[in-house]
Amino acid sequence: MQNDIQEVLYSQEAIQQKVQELGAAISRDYDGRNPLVICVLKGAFIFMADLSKNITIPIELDFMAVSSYGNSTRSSGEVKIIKDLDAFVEGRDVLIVEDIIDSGLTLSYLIDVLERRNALSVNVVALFDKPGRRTVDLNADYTGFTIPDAFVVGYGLDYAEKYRNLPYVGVLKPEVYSS
Ligand SMILES: O=P(O)(O)OC[C@H]1O[C@H](OP(=O)(O)OP(=O)(O)O)[C@H](O)[C@@H]1O
Ligand code: HPA
Ligand SMILES: [Mg+2]
Repeated sequence: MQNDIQEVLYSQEAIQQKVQELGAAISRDYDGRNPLVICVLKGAFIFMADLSKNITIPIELDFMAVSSYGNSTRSSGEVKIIKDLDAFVEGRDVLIVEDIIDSGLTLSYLIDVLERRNALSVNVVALFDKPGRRTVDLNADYTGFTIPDAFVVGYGLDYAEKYRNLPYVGVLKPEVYSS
Protein backbone atom coordinates (compact mmCIF):
# COMPACT_ATOMS: atom_id res chain seq x y z
CA MET A 1 0.00 0.00 0.00
CA GLN A 2 2.79 2.43 0.97
CA ASN A 3 4.49 1.56 -2.34
CA ASP A 4 1.57 3.08 -4.26
CA ILE A 5 2.20 6.55 -2.76
CA GLN A 6 4.16 8.99 -4.90
CA GLU A 7 4.44 11.75 -2.29
CA VAL A 8 3.31 12.40 1.28
CA LEU A 9 1.67 15.84 1.38
CA TYR A 10 0.55 15.97 5.03
CA SER A 11 2.31 13.92 7.71
CA GLN A 12 0.60 12.32 10.68
CA GLU A 13 2.14 15.02 12.92
CA ALA A 14 1.02 17.93 10.73
CA ILE A 15 -2.52 16.54 10.64
CA GLN A 16 -2.67 16.02 14.42
CA GLN A 17 -1.48 19.59 15.02
CA LYS A 18 -4.16 20.97 12.71
CA VAL A 19 -6.88 18.79 14.25
CA GLN A 20 -5.97 20.15 17.70
CA GLU A 21 -6.31 23.72 16.43
CA LEU A 22 -9.69 22.98 14.85
CA GLY A 23 -10.92 21.29 18.04
CA ALA A 24 -9.88 24.30 20.12
CA ALA A 25 -11.65 26.76 17.80
CA ILE A 26 -14.85 24.68 17.77
CA SER A 27 -14.79 24.27 21.58
CA ARG A 28 -14.50 28.05 21.95
CA ASP A 29 -17.21 28.92 19.40
CA TYR A 30 -19.78 26.33 20.55
CA ASP A 31 -19.31 26.79 24.29
CA GLY A 32 -22.71 26.41 26.02
CA ARG A 33 -24.57 25.15 22.88
CA ASN A 34 -24.45 21.28 22.87
CA PRO A 35 -24.08 20.90 19.06
CA LEU A 36 -24.95 17.80 17.04
CA VAL A 37 -21.69 16.89 15.32
CA ILE A 38 -22.29 14.90 12.13
CA CYS A 39 -19.67 12.68 10.53
CA VAL A 40 -20.05 12.25 6.78
CA LEU A 41 -19.10 8.62 6.17
CA LYS A 42 -17.03 7.03 5.04
CA GLY A 43 -14.30 9.57 4.34
CA ALA A 44 -14.57 11.59 7.56
CA PHE A 45 -14.40 8.66 9.99
CA ILE A 46 -10.80 9.15 11.16
CA PHE A 47 -11.05 12.94 11.23
CA MET A 48 -14.25 12.68 13.29
CA ALA A 49 -12.60 10.35 15.80
CA ASP A 50 -9.54 12.59 16.24
CA LEU A 51 -11.46 15.88 16.14
CA SER A 52 -14.02 14.77 18.73
CA LYS A 53 -11.19 13.96 21.17
CA ASN A 54 -9.98 17.53 20.78
CA ILE A 55 -13.38 19.11 21.49
CA THR A 56 -13.61 19.92 25.19
CA ILE A 57 -17.30 20.89 25.46
CA PRO A 58 -20.34 18.54 25.56
CA ILE A 59 -21.38 17.43 22.05
CA GLU A 60 -23.60 14.74 20.54
CA LEU A 61 -22.31 12.66 17.65
CA ASP A 62 -24.20 11.23 14.71
CA PHE A 63 -23.29 9.61 11.41
CA MET A 64 -24.58 9.89 7.87
CA ALA A 65 -23.26 7.99 4.86
CA VAL A 66 -23.37 9.57 1.42
CA SER A 67 -21.52 8.78 -1.76
CA SER A 68 -21.04 10.36 -5.15
CA TYR A 69 -17.60 9.20 -6.31
CA GLY A 70 -18.06 5.42 -6.57
CA ASN A 71 -14.76 4.01 -7.81
CA SER A 72 -13.84 7.14 -9.78
CA THR A 73 -11.72 10.24 -9.11
CA ARG A 74 -14.61 12.40 -10.42
CA SER A 75 -17.94 13.04 -8.76
CA SER A 76 -20.92 11.43 -10.48
CA GLY A 77 -22.80 14.64 -9.64
CA GLU A 78 -25.50 12.59 -7.95
CA VAL A 79 -25.28 12.44 -4.14
CA LYS A 80 -26.96 9.42 -2.55
CA ILE A 81 -27.84 9.03 1.15
CA ILE A 82 -26.75 5.51 2.08
CA LYS A 83 -27.36 5.89 5.82
CA ASP A 84 -29.41 8.69 7.36
CA LEU A 85 -29.00 10.29 10.80
CA ASP A 86 -30.51 8.76 13.91
CA ALA A 87 -31.05 12.16 15.56
CA PHE A 88 -33.65 14.82 14.79
CA VAL A 89 -31.96 18.06 13.76
CA GLU A 90 -34.90 20.43 14.17
CA GLY A 91 -33.84 23.32 16.42
CA ARG A 92 -30.28 21.95 16.81
CA ASP A 93 -26.94 23.59 16.17
CA VAL A 94 -25.43 21.23 13.63
CA LEU A 95 -21.76 20.91 12.70
CA ILE A 96 -20.96 18.80 9.63
CA VAL A 97 -17.56 17.08 9.71
CA GLU A 98 -16.09 16.45 6.25
CA ASP A 99 -12.72 15.07 5.22
CA ILE A 100 -12.58 17.06 1.97
CA ILE A 101 -14.49 19.59 -0.10
CA ASP A 102 -13.85 19.14 -3.80
CA SER A 103 -16.66 20.06 -6.23
CA GLY A 104 -18.81 21.05 -3.20
CA LEU A 105 -21.73 18.94 -4.45
CA THR A 106 -21.83 16.62 -1.42
CA LEU A 107 -21.90 19.47 1.08
CA SER A 108 -24.34 21.66 -0.79
CA TYR A 109 -26.71 18.69 -0.89
CA LEU A 110 -26.24 17.94 2.83
CA ILE A 111 -26.62 21.57 3.93
CA ASP A 112 -29.83 21.76 1.94
CA VAL A 113 -31.18 18.56 3.56
CA LEU A 114 -30.35 19.78 7.10
CA GLU A 115 -31.78 23.26 6.53
CA ARG A 116 -35.01 21.74 5.20
CA ARG A 117 -35.16 19.73 8.44
CA ASN A 118 -35.10 23.09 10.29
CA ALA A 119 -31.72 22.94 11.99
CA LEU A 120 -31.08 26.07 14.06
CA SER A 121 -27.65 26.49 12.46
CA VAL A 122 -25.60 24.46 9.98
CA ASN A 123 -21.83 24.89 9.91
CA VAL A 124 -19.05 22.88 8.33
CA VAL A 125 -15.58 21.79 9.37
CA ALA A 126 -13.47 20.29 6.57
CA LEU A 127 -9.93 19.01 7.03
CA PHE A 128 -9.05 19.54 3.37
CA ASP A 129 -10.38 22.02 0.86
CA LYS A 130 -9.75 22.15 -2.90
CA PRO A 131 -11.28 25.54 -3.82
CA GLY A 132 -9.96 25.26 -7.37
CA ARG A 133 -12.38 22.41 -8.15
CA ARG A 134 -15.62 23.98 -6.95
CA THR A 135 -18.71 23.72 -9.17
CA VAL A 136 -21.01 25.24 -6.53
CA ASP A 137 -20.38 28.36 -4.43
CA LEU A 138 -19.66 27.04 -0.94
CA ASN A 139 -17.07 27.47 1.82
CA ALA A 140 -16.40 25.71 5.12
CA ASP A 141 -16.64 27.61 8.41
CA TYR A 142 -13.49 25.82 9.63
CA THR A 143 -10.84 24.59 7.19
CA GLY A 144 -7.73 22.56 7.99
CA PHE A 145 -5.61 22.68 4.84
CA THR A 146 -6.28 24.37 1.52
CA ILE A 147 -4.81 22.03 -1.07
CA PRO A 148 -4.05 22.06 -4.80
CA ASP A 149 -6.09 20.23 -7.40
CA ALA A 150 -4.77 16.69 -6.92
CA PHE A 151 -6.59 13.51 -5.94
CA VAL A 152 -5.39 12.66 -2.43
CA VAL A 153 -5.70 9.51 -0.33
CA GLY A 154 -5.17 8.48 3.29
CA TYR A 155 -6.53 9.49 6.72
CA GLY A 156 -10.01 8.32 5.64
CA LEU A 157 -9.78 9.37 1.98
CA ASP A 158 -9.98 6.56 -0.55
CA TYR A 159 -9.34 5.71 -4.13
CA ALA A 160 -11.71 2.88 -5.12
CA GLU A 161 -12.20 2.14 -1.37
CA LYS A 162 -8.47 1.63 -0.71
CA TYR A 163 -5.88 3.67 1.24
CA ARG A 164 -8.31 4.99 3.88
CA ASN A 165 -6.17 3.42 6.62
CA LEU A 166 -2.98 5.33 5.78
CA PRO A 167 -2.15 7.60 8.75
CA TYR A 168 -0.96 10.43 6.45
CA VAL A 169 -2.30 12.03 3.25
CA GLY A 170 -0.56 11.77 -0.07
CA VAL A 171 -0.92 11.40 -3.81
CA LEU A 172 -0.84 8.10 -5.67
CA LYS A 173 1.61 7.13 -8.38
CA PRO A 174 -0.04 7.65 -11.79
CA GLU A 175 0.26 3.96 -12.67
CA VAL A 176 -2.10 3.06 -9.80
CA TYR A 177 -5.01 4.65 -11.70
CA SER A 178 -4.24 2.82 -14.92
CA SER A 179 -3.76 -0.64 -13.40
O1 LIG B 1 -17.04 18.11 -2.82
P1 LIG B 1 -17.32 16.81 -3.49
O2 LIG B 1 -16.89 16.82 -4.95
O3 LIG B 1 -18.74 16.35 -3.36
O4 LIG B 1 -16.36 15.70 -2.85
C1 LIG B 1 -16.20 15.50 -1.48
C2 LIG B 1 -16.87 14.25 -0.99
O5 LIG B 1 -16.44 13.12 -1.75
C3 LIG B 1 -15.90 12.12 -0.89
O6 LIG B 1 -16.88 11.19 -0.54
P2 LIG B 1 -17.33 9.97 -1.49
O7 LIG B 1 -18.56 10.35 -2.23
O8 LIG B 1 -16.16 9.50 -2.30
O9 LIG B 1 -17.71 8.87 -0.42
P3 LIG B 1 -16.76 8.28 0.74
O10 LIG B 1 -16.69 9.33 1.81
O11 LIG B 1 -17.45 7.04 1.18
O12 LIG B 1 -15.40 8.03 0.13
C4 LIG B 1 -15.45 12.89 0.32
O13 LIG B 1 -15.39 12.05 1.46
C5 LIG B 1 -16.47 13.97 0.45
O14 LIG B 1 -17.61 13.54 1.16
N1 HPA C 1 -9.54 12.04 -2.61
C1 HPA C 1 -10.44 11.11 -2.19
N2 HPA C 1 -11.75 11.29 -2.27
C2 HPA C 1 -12.19 12.46 -2.76
C3 HPA C 1 -11.30 13.46 -3.21
C4 HPA C 1 -9.91 13.24 -3.13
O1 HPA C 1 -9.05 14.07 -3.52
N3 HPA C 1 -12.08 14.49 -3.65
C5 HPA C 1 -13.36 14.12 -3.46
N4 HPA C 1 -13.44 12.90 -2.94
MG1 LIG D 1 -14.56 8.43 -1.67
